[in-house]
Amino acid sequence: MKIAEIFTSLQGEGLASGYPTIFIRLAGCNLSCSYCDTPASRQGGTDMDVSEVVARVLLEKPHYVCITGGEPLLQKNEVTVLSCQLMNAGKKVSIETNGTVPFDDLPDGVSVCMDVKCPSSGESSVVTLLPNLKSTDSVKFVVGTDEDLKYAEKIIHTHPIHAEIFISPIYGTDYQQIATYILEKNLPARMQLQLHKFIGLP
Ligand SMILES: C[S@@+](CC[C@H](N)C(=O)[O-])C[C@H]1O[C@@H](n2cnc3c(N)ncnc32)[C@H](O)[C@@H]1O
Ligand SMILES: Nc1nc2[nH]cc(C(=O)O)c2c(=O)[nH]1
Ligand code: SF4
Ligand SMILES: [Mg+2]
Repeated sequence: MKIAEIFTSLQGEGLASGYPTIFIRLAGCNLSCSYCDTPASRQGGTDMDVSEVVARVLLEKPHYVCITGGEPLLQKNEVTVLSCQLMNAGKKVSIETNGTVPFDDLPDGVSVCMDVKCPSSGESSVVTLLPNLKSTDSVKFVVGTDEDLKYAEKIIHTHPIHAEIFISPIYGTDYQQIATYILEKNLPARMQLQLHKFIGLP
């Protein structure tokens, strides 16, 4: 596996936000989002066997593990084996993915958080993957402009989504304006902020 970093922090996003979590950040990405806060992980990385990653993770205490990147599903075969071994060891595994790689063949116990890339990212996700999300999964719209909000609203209202919906401001954008939009439109979505960035955690 190409690994960018393995670290422990509080989960800053999504369904397990606030919980101590072990992060496995895989290296390599197929997109180049305008706002990406981890551009260094889009290439390079250190070669590690799955068994080495498991051994490293099991040195840490948290129950939650978040496999992220870069785009982790570019290494889907290894991620599948890794997830199974971590779940067998009693860990709760989630995956952050950019919505360009099918995830319906991942092990059942894994909680998928699928990004839907909005216009200001300069990228796009495969929105036809949305119906494959389960109730234990989540979808995240990272927004920074009115166009992004309008896009998120359109996708939410035109695609069957069985998962929790998060609207996440690009860090440093106008949180009040985004909150006002969600309220005015009464979107069936939870606004989140990247908790770790406000605390100063990785
Ligand atoms: C770094 S990405 C890695 C996983 C996957 N490549 C993806 O984009 O979903 C993890 C999450 O951070 C979000 N993110 C990246 N840069 C951000 C920023 N500047 N502000 C808010 N969220 C950001 C992404 O949209 C994604 O939800
Ligand atoms: N604390 C913390 N929580 C996170 N949740 C998702 C992250 C990511 O980069 O995928 C992330 C991250 O980078 N740090
Ligand atoms: S898909 Fe994720 S890792 Fe890749 S550029 Fe976009 S935010 Fe960054
Ligand atoms: Mg991050």
